[in-house]
Amino acid sequence: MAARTPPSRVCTPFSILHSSTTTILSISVNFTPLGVVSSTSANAAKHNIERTSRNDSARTKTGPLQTSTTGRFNRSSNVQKLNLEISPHRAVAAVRLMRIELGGAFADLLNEQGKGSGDNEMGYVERTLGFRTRDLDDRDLRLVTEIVGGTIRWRRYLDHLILSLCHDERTFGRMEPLLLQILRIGFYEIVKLEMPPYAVVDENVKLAKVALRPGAGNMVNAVLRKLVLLKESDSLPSPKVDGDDRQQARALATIHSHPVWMVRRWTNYFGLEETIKLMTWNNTDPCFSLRANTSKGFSRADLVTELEMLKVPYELSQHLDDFVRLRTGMQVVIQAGLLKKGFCSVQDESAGLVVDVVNPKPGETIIDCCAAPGGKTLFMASRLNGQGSICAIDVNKGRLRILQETAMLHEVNTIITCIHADLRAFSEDEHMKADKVLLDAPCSGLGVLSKRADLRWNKKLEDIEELKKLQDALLDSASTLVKPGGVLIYSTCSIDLEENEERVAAFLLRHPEFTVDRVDKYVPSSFVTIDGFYSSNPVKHSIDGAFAARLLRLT
Ligand SMILES: C[S@@+](CC[C@H](N)C(=O)[O-])C[C@H]1O[C@@H](n2cnc3c(N)ncnc32)[C@H](O)[C@@H]1O
Repeated sequence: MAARTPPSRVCTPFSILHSSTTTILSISVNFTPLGVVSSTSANAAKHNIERTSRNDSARTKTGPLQTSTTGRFNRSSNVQKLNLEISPHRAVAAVRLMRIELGGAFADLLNEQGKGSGDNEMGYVERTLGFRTRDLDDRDLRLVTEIVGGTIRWRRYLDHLILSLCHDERTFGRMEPLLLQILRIGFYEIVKLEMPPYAVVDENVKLAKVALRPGAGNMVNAVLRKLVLLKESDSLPSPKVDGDDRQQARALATIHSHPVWMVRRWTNYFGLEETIKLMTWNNTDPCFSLRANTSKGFSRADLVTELEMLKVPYELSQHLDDFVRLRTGMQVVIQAGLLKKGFCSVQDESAGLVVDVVNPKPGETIIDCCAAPGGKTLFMASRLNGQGSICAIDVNKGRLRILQETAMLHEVNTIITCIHADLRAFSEDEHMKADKVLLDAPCSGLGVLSKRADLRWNKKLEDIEELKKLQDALLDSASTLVKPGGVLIYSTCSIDLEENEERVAAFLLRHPEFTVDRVDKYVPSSFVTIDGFYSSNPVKHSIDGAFAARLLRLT
């Protein structure tokens, strides 16, 4: 590759270690005693705050916690007490749910920061609720992760139940944000976790009384007790799936807790049965896969030895030599420091298979057009075995810094050059040509909803139209960087035909100099579509959904 001076090379160190394409980014929200300021997911936060604020203005403002019309919560005094009666995981979960819904923080299902994050979480509780509880132990941390993930996933269904048990819609609509979160936690614990119901009632009543006021505790008590009676008599309210398509979709969306537009889109594409299976997958606890970092001399056999020492159950990946799959025990792996030491990365097999589609070979030049935070870049680099080069481009400087830090940790930094740029401008200015160009495009993420608990609520149908335009523009730009005889690989972590097959078809119409190179040689046949593309599907393969096409440049 003949490179000119790139727009901006990232070299500042970054403090957070990240090592995965499937990582759910850690929460990075700044809390001050005066409220919540999100530094992530600005649009989602704006959307959530605006939506919430319409209800907030009418909500009661008593007790230690107050919510302003902007959706921020303010402390009226600076009391800092230790309360040993409140269960720590519930207080932390309630505050984290508020931060996710009102502040636009991400749901971190991995809790990659491990043990140390408990102190931060308690700090948030103290600043938000005005008291601390006892410190979180490992079990509490696991419960927080489980309750937060589950409560977010099941939000639509839980709200349906809560609404059914409230006096009327106004009571529900006017509920304070913290009270609503406490109820959702209690409902989730009783209905989905099947925890001992009366203990759940007592604990959540205590939390509501201390964090809000006695009346809030009474309300939680009344509603949760009604729920327990309905559950015990097997008569939880459930919407009927009947009427026209739209009414059926609404009922299914409530029962399986997804947005209505997703249910309608999927039933059109995949049929009813597949859609229900897909929603069921999205609502189950995610499996995580680990990739042994061979570039650091750490093999899968070494990883297996470590897992056995840690007593973490695993399965060897059937598709990828360096991967193992974990159903449980991810927190143990994180706390043992295997990720921080760079021995392995969290990477879903669906993403690993995209790298198989690229098929990087030592000596090749590769441009990774949308590279950050670098899951695929690092795996490709390990395949190059120290020979060849990867130019990693991304428009997001923070994520690119994570890539650069992790590349150093994984000892593949010598063959990776990070370039901070918008691909569209970069391809106009640069005359670089590579053997292989990977465009892992920004997409809806509809294939990874089991791992991204909050994503389903943050995406709108209109987003897909915008994404399609961006994907087309990025494909056009990426295509200019491919040598004649070279390959352009287009990939997404979406299962949406319009983001996948349709984008490729539209590209080929605009670019007759490219043709489809079938992926049969690179991935097992069960992943190859009739058109010769790679497609993983959660229902069929029990891994995340992803897509990739190889496009050969003829001239
Ligand atoms: C799906 S993520 C890439 C994940 C990455 N390939 C990995 O495996 O870790 C898409 C990336 O595209 C980047 N992106 C979005 N628009 C871009 C643009 N116009 N130019 C360059 N990068 C862009 C985003 O910042 C984001 O990091």
